[in-house]
Amino acid sequence: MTVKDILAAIQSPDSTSEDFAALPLPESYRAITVHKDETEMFAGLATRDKDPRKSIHLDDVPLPELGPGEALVAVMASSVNYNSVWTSIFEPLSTFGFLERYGRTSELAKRHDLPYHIIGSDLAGVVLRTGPGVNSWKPGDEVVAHCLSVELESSDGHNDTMLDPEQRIWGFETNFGGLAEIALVKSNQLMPKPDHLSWEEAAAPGLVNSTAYRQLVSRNGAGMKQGDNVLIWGASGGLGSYATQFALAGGANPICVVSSDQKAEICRKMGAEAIIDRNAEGYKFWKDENTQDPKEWKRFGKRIRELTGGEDIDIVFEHPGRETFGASVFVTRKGGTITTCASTSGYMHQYDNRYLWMSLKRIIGSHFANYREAWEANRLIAKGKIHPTLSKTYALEDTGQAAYDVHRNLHQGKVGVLCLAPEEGLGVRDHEKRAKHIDAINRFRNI
Ligand SMILES: C/C=C/C(=O)SCCNC(=O)CCNC(=O)[C@H](O)C(C)(C)COP(=O)(O)OP(=O)(O)OC[C@H]1O[C@@H](n2cnc3c(N)ncnc32)[C@H](O)[C@@H]1OP(=O)(O)O
Ligand SMILES: NC(=O)C1=CN([C@@H]2O[C@H](COP(=O)(O)OP(=O)(O)OC[C@H]3O[C@@H](n4cnc5c(N)ncnc54)[C@H](OP(=O)(O)O)[C@@H]3O)[C@@H](O)[C@H]2O)C=CC1
Repeated sequence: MTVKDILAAIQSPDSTSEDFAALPLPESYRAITVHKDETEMFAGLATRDKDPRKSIHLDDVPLPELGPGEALVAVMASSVNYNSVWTSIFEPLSTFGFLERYGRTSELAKRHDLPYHIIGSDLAGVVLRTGPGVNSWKPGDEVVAHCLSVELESSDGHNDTMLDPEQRIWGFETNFGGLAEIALVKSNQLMPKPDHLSWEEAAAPGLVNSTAYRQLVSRNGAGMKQGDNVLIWGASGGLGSYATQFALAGGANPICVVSSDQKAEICRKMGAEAIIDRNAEGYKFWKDENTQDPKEWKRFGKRIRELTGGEDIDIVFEHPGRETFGASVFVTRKGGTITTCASTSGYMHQYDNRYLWMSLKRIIGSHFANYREAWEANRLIAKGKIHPTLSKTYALEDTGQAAYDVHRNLHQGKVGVLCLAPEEGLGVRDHEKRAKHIDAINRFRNI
């Protein structure tokens, strides 16, 4: 039995759940990995010069044992997230430390502590097997998976599963991720695949869409409301392309920051009107490595006021981190919110705290999303209210190049990866719904 037989079953319109359940599973499958014995390969290099194409491998790996509450999924397509860039450059830490720590927690978790790490935190595919205790999903179900892995043995996570002490990001802090032909997930990561999308379109939003939903819309994040001025950094990037859509769909007013004409045009096509090209306008928030320039914060704020008719920002959607955080805190209105989920340009932030406390602003830390938030974000995709922002798709063996593009900010929106899917465009079930949204679905394609 090989993965080819699995693909044939997925492509056959006559396959039943029983057929999938009866399919023998292969002993091994192809997966994108990083190797434990290479974690020092970039020592001494600047972050920018660490090249994912050198550390990312395509290996044959053995199929992991299936445990209680888990599912094995045939992955048709996945996507590249920035967390896979971090894994591949071993920053800020090697992810093998996470796998070792997880492996120490239980006999079953030991499976994850291997000399290779199968990465990837998105997938669209078909359930092959479910473990004991799984009743909501069955072989043959077409699914996407969100990337929150929790144990929920402690009381801490029972109001909000992101607060579970054993909360991990699948394919980053756990093994057996989505950039592979088969993935191992907990069954409470599974959600229905939006039926009007192809496999690669369905795999694209997952991680970033859920994160943007919690960070911007959810009461656990900024709780955006109609009319809010929302400053969105990287508005045509992974997170930003969903934050911009949420702002527009929710009646808010996105102020989109991008770094080129091309990206500004994408934001206009999404429906945004207030756009700042940070490159063309040449903001330099730092005079040197240690000193910020408040005059530049002010120039940036003035530009925002020009675009909003004199208003300041209610919510900043932050993720660049060190480079922008001082400016983000400054331009937020009295009582406004800076919500942050990342620090791409550096995690030791510096800002003038007087502007925070004197103007009663709040900084909210946000990380991925709980199952309910991920479900709600996926539901909006399924209803055609929010659309995938897939720009380009790579073959599984070219994942290194795909990660390189994201690391070097050469991409737009999301970059997809075909795993078992032999070509793009497969897996669409509701053609009528798709036809209604086709322009929006293709908005980021081939730019
Ligand atoms: C969905 C996609 C998401 C993304 O893309 S996010 C971007 C990618 N992710 C990242 O860049 C994050 C990577 N992760 C990290 O950098 C690290 O993962 C953290 C900084 C988040 C945590 O670091 P750690 O070393 O794992 O922290 P500790 O083990 O919790 O703490 C170290 C020691 O400090 C002790 N400690 C913790 N809190 C306290 C306290 N409040 N008072 C006293 N001690 C404390 C602990 O117990 C432990 O101690 P002991 O070393 O002895 O085990
Ligand atoms: N905690 C969480 O749950 C999550 C965290 N993340 C993290 O968020 C970050 C962004 O992820 P994602 O959106 O997918 O990545 P992308 O690279 O797809 O998009 C980020 C965009 O941010 C802009 N940007 C990058 N650097 C800077 C800078 N120095 N100053 C201003 N703008 C900048 C760029 O847009 P432009 O050049 O057009 O301005 C870029 O396209 C990553 O660090 C990632 O690890 C992501 C998802 C979930």
